[in-house]
Amino acid sequence: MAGVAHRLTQAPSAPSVSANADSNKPFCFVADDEIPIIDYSMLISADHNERSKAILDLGKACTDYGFFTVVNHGMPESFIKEVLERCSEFFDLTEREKIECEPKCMTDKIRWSKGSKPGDQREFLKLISHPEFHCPAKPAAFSDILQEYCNRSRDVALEILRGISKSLGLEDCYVENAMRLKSGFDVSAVNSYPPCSLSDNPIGLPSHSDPSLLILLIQSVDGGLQLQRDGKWVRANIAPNSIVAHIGDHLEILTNGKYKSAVHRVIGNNSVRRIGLPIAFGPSLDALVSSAPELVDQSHPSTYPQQTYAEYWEATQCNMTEGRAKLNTGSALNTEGLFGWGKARFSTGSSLNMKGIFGWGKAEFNSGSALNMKGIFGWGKAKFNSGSALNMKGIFGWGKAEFNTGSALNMKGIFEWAYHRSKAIQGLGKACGDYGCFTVVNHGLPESFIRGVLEECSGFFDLAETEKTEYEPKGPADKISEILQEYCKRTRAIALEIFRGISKSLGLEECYIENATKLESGFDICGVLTNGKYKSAMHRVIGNNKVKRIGVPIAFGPSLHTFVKPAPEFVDESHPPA
Ligand SMILES: O=C(O)CCC(=O)C(=O)O
Ligand SMILES: [Fe+2]
Repeated sequence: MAGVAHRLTQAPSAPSVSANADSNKPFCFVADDEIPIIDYSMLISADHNERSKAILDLGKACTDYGFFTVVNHGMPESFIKEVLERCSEFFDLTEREKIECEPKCMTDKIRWSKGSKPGDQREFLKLISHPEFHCPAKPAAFSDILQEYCNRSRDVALEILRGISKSLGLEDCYVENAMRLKSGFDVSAVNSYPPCSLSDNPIGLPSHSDPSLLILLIQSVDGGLQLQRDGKWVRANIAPNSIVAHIGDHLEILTNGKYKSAVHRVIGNNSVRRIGLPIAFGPSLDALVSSAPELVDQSHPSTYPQQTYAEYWEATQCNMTEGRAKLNTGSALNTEGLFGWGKARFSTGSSLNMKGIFGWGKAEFNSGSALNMKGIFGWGKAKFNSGSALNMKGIFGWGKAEFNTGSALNMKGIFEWAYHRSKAIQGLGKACGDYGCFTVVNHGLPESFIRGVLEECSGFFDLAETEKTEYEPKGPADKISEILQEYCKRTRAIALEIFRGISKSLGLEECYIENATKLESGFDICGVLTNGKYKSAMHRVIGNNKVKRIGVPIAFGPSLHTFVKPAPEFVDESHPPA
């Protein structure tokens, strides 16, 4: 037994990386990395040395991976197999029988549904399994065995959380007591993935992290589940009779980010139905979740919200709590969706040029020129001097601004508060720090509206030259069409939210940028204001030889009367104002 857990102490070999089916997306690599193994029998061993060793391994798995497999958990293989078979039989019921389990009101504790979001190919049953166990009465043998499994895996989860408490240098029962796990709110999901044609769409469940503290998962066929580590997907190929464990959002909050919530997804398989049975073990609904004071200090301030678990469910509108909102899934709020993989978001390989496009007049762009003010305020044909040497990025080659090269900001996260907001802000800070650009999704502007704006803009260029000259700089602003005005107004609101997020990501007051720059009109604030911490993004546009392309960038700048200088908070001896 000792041998298995011992493997954890050996650094896993460098993952072998291969492009997979969705190699066109960021984080597209799937690594055959080794998943840490925790030997449960050692974790509960009466032998002090064995237990200490297991706790060390557990801490390392949580720090380095956020997930691990659990072996020797005491549940016989035949029992687990039977649980999964009974689960599978539920999906063999007639449609009419299953419809009885469809949620009829907000408070239903049993919810059968089919995935409705893009990429969610599941048919699933969600149950509140603790403090009270809920389950459909059919098929006959289903409820009893599932309850037995929930009880036994709850014992395993509690022991793991005790080990996790110890691994953090806290009392054995720290998590248990702080999160009031006696009345912990557990949600079990019975997921059925149909066989799928991999060439069509291999995603069975898009990437997401789960709420709760800890998730334990068993599955009927190996393969399918992938967990993310260091920007790579790791296939959860696990030995029979082992349980996959991963960290949930609320353990990340409790540990002040020391242990990170695991992002994961499911890839379909093309031969058989796969049953996945994750149980998400959560705090009690009335437990106040915040970072443990023991894990917060000056160099590790907490950036996480403080709220009760019930408030969390309310804020995220995932139901299953008393009388609130709709059940989303016990999971599937795409928080890390902020960072580039996952569904939707990117329009095609377009690129945008903010510096060149603002106005009439001949804006000639010299290579590498910084700000050509004439170009900015005048209209005209922005002549690009040969793709030449704009800046250092040119040296490394331009990354085509297919918007999936950078990262994506999920505005939903920004508009939310608490956990998802703080995650979104962290993501925004990372996007600004690492890329200087990002795409914004879920901004609330309907696609049809944006199309209307672009059509309107496109129509402008079809006007006769004489008509267009009316719009030269002296031209009145009220010539701007209504739809464009509306667009400007609405994107301004989005931009302000983003500035608020950026201020927060820099550890400043939410309204810092807004106040310091009297946000009205102008250009290029971030690069200056943050003293180069966030860099202004160099960009350019490459023509295409088929159709006219309309780009509508809006540059939200400081008031013209503002003196823009690096925020004093970012200036010190080693960072003098640039
Ligand atoms: O079915 C699986 O393997 C995982 C499902 C999952 O991640 C979820 O339901 O949150
Ligand atoms: Fe999940």
